[in-house]
Amino acid sequence: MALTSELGKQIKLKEVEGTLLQPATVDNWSEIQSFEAKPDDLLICTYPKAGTTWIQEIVDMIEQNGDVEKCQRTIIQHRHPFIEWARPPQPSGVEKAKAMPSPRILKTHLSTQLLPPSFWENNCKFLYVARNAKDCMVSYYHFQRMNHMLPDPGTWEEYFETFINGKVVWGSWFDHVKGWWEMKDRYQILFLFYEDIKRDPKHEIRKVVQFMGKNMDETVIDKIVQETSFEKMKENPMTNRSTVSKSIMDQSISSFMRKGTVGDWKNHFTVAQNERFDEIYRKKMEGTSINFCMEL
Ligand SMILES: Nc1ncnc2c1ncn2[C@@H]1O[C@H](COP(=O)(O)OS(=O)(=O)O)[C@@H](OP(=O)(O)O)[C@H]1O
Repeated sequence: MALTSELGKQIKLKEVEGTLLQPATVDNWSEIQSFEAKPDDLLICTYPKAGTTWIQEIVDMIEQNGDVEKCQRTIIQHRHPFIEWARPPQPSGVEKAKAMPSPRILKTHLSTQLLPPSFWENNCKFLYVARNAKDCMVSYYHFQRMNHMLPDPGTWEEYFETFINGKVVWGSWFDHVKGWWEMKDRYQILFLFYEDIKRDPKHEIRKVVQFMGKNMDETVIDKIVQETSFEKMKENPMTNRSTVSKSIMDQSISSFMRKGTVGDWKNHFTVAQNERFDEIYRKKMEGTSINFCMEL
């Protein structure tokens, strides 16, 4: 599938089992699939734009016992190896993970079907964050506008179709969320919602602390709540992607830390799109018990 980016560059996505992925990821697929997970790995799993960077910063703050300076050691993209990431000649996500001492904290956007099997075989811990589909769509649309490594999203109307048909990198939101939701009682999965973290960060951060097997003073948890707020992370060069070259992410088009709210979809969806989306959602999510909060 070839699409043209805003720079006029051809972005040729490739597919694995019907899921669109970045070409370098697909070219590296056998290395990714044979990745050897270890029983003490913690894998952060998300659909793109669901709050990956946010949960990464929360997890790192917990791991560093609330020490802000330690969390400033490097940009967030370098702290947790991104399993399926590849951009030769730079070391791949798999290579970075292999070089990391245990216990490792890793990251993926892969669906349950595409995850390297050794994660299941080793009964690793998974931390999944889900965000409601409408806000994910809006966030992904603006991200594709500014990210020159991804196809140009076209108009909002065009992107609406692309997204509901799952023709975006990492595939269908519906399949991703359903897949991980169905796995949650069979494996060690802490399943969190972006909207819950937004509403009551302290409550959700406590769950993560417990899941990671840590003990933490209330004052440290309070500090983590403050340091991982949208406002702080938007100003933090270690989390806001300001170090990424403009030729890759042009933040004059749209910020990486864009709005960080629940319900921005209302500023984008027309009444007709909303009705159509709700109908599609009902069909695609039929039989699942998952429930999303759409506004706070
Ligand atoms: N601290 C905090 N609080 C609330 N919201 C936050 C926070 N950090 C990141 N964000 C918002 O998350 C969106 C980016 O998602 P991801 O980090 O998953 O993006 S990526 O897939 O890794 O590219 C993107 O959402 P939108 O603002 O709706 O576009 C970010 O603004």
